[in-house]
Amino acid sequence: MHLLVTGANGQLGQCLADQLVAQVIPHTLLSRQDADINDTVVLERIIADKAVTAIINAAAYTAVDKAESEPELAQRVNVDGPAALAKLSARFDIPLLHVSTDYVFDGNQQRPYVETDAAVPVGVYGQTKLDGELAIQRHATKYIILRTAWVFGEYGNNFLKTMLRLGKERDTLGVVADQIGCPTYAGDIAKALITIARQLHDGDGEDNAKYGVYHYVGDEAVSWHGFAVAIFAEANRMGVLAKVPIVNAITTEAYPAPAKRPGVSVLSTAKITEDYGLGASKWRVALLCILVSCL
Ligand SMILES: NC(=O)C1=CN([C@@H]2O[C@H](COP(=O)(O)OP(=O)(O)OC[C@H]3O[C@@H](n4cnc5c(N)ncnc54)[C@H](OP(=O)(O)O)[C@@H]3O)[C@@H](O)[C@H]2O)C=CC1
Ligand SMILES: Cc1cn([C@H]2C[C@H](O)[C@@H](COP(=O)(O)OP(=O)(O)O[C@H]3O[C@@H](C)C(=O)[C@@H](O)[C@H]3O)O2)c(=O)[nH]c1=O
Repeated sequence: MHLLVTGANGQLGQCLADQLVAQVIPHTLLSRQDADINDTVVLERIIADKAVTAIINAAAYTAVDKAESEPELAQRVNVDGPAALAKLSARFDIPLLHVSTDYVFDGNQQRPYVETDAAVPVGVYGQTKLDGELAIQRHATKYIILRTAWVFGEYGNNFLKTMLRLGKERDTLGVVADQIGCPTYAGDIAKALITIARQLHDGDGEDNAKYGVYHYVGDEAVSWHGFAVAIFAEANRMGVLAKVPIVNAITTEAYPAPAKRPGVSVLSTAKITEDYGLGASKWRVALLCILVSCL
């Protein structure tokens, strides 16, 4: 087995790197500086030279608000790039494991979304991620599209780090309480992707029933306000923050932003548990571990 990871310098990419080293799995890490995911010629050479057995694509355009004013760039990274990787997956007959988002849904459903529910994005980022999924489905057969949500961890930019920064700067914060989702630890996503890659490899990748779209998120739904309250409570308990700010629950209208976001984007993880034996990310446990050891 030899795994090729794109987006290696991102929040998830760095967790993948840690896990691949910890599990002693042969791999090649590619940051954007090493190779753009649209650069088929370079990628083709690497796949052949290293005898790559699966690609994990952690590269993406993830600036949700900025995407509204940069749709072409978001399209290039989130649609054209995955399409190029899917063609390489087909040419070399190796699986492509790709990461997508809860933002492909409109968030108007009152029960957890399953993989077959209609995806109707409400913003440019979500639309490009959905178009990326469709491009992969068009060009590859051996693909895993792992939809996750509200990713946080020790690396990169995320809501946890934003809250800790704002908590130091301000006495009072307003955080939206009418958007509900499932926080997911980036390290757990990395482990899930590697578990899937291993199982596909050990099964020679011929078990077609195991390819397709999967949801993988945290085990408890909360609002962004609820997530912020949990972050500050734990940070204070762990001594990371000497004082906690007052966190007011506000509506989406009271926090104007360029991009519209889904209301309730809770995803069901039943399918990934059934097919791959993976339990949902225990986000409160992960939050505690990160605060204790990593920040
Ligand atoms: N963050 C979140 O809350 C969520 C993320 N996801 C999905 O998870 C995946 C990983 O996200 P996350 O790690 O948070 O994202 P990051 O933004 O932290 O990382 C993305 C990485 O992709 C790289 N990249 C951008 N464009 C290109 C390109 N053209 N070629 C090669 N590399 C490129 C970036 O490089 P550079 O560092 O140079 O900019 C960056 O290192 C994405 O598919 C995202 O859509 C899904 C749900 C929630
Ligand atoms: C900083 C801040 C944000 N908010 C709101 C804005 C927004 O509705 C919500 C989350 O803010 P963020 O901009 O950090 O999160 P956002 O970039 O929307 O997060 C999304 O990223 C992409 C990549 C995904 O795929 C999604 O799953 C999701 O994680 O919290 C407040 O209400 N108060 C605040 O002080």
